[in-house]
Amino acid sequence: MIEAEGISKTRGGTPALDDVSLHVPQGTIHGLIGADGAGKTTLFDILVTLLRADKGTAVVGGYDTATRWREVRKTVGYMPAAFSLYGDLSVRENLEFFARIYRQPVENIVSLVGDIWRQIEPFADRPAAKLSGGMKQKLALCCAMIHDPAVLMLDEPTTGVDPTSRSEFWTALRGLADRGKTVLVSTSYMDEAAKCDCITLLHRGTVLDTLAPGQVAGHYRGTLYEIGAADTAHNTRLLRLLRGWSLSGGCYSFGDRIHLGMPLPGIRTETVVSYLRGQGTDTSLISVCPVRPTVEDLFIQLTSGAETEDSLKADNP
Ligand SMILES: Nc1ncnc2c1ncn2[C@@H]1O[C@H](COP(=O)(O)OP(=O)(O)OP(=O)(O)O)[C@@H](O)[C@H]1O
Repeated sequence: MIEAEGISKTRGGTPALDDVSLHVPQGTIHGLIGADGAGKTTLFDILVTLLRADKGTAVVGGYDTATRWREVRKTVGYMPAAFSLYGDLSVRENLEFFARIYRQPVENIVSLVGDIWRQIEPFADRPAAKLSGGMKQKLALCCAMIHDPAVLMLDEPTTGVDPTSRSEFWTALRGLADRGKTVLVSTSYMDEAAKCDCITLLHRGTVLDTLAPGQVAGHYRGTLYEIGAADTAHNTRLLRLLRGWSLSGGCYSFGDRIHLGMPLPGIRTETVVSYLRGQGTDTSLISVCPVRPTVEDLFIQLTSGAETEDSLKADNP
């Protein structure tokens, strides 16, 4: 349903996208995962025909974005990252406005996204600007769906939205995909990556990896260890010691724990414990165990280091 092949785009003199390819089958949710500036918005803008790629081709809903942009625009519902509704119009007036633009009956919304609409209906007469963040995004989703598009593109739709509303929003997306809609959604929340059928990890305009969330462990190089200290005040010292270890493939805070990547094969828990003991750590006060890597761990490994960890909005345990 979405086929992008070798897309490159330079913006402001720097490559915003470099040879990006993407294949999203109908009825699936595909996540674009990346920190700020990764190129997510640029890719959306190309796929919805707001921007032209310098190189590469993109076909959305069977239409080439370069030559069949009118058809692409009818096929796609786009929810941009910036709030795109009219703040001084009420919820109902916003919906009526978008329905008129697309020459659709506003009642469409009940059959298309009835679950979401029922959540915002009690606020139908409230100006959109006075809605909570979550409600604004639900209204934006309704407006993007009013013309019953086959493809839905959502640029960071849940940024700044509370966890309950985020979860409701994702339930609605899954419902749409189950009814055959194709969803491309960007997020920098690592926990949301797990809700996608497939994810593309994007970093500084290049694709690091494309995989199903269940394949993360298989794509992770080596073993990931989680280290917990009885007193988390020791974490800073542990991080310093582990960062200075030549065998370490990178370590970083993960909630109140430390994650340590060991890319070499054959490293055992005892090797890590012995190293820390040799550095003067009372190892009876810490726990070390291998754990399953998350999308965030894979992302950090692929970008090799801690440079991205601050900018990713992880929902750490
Ligand atoms: N209008 C523009 N003019 C010049 N450079 C731009 C413009 N828009 C984006 N860029 C640059 O293109 C690169 C990709 O930006 P883009 O907005 O696509 O990333 P993003 O992943 O969506 O990040 P964010 O969530 O911060 O918008 C960045 O280096 C950004 O500075």
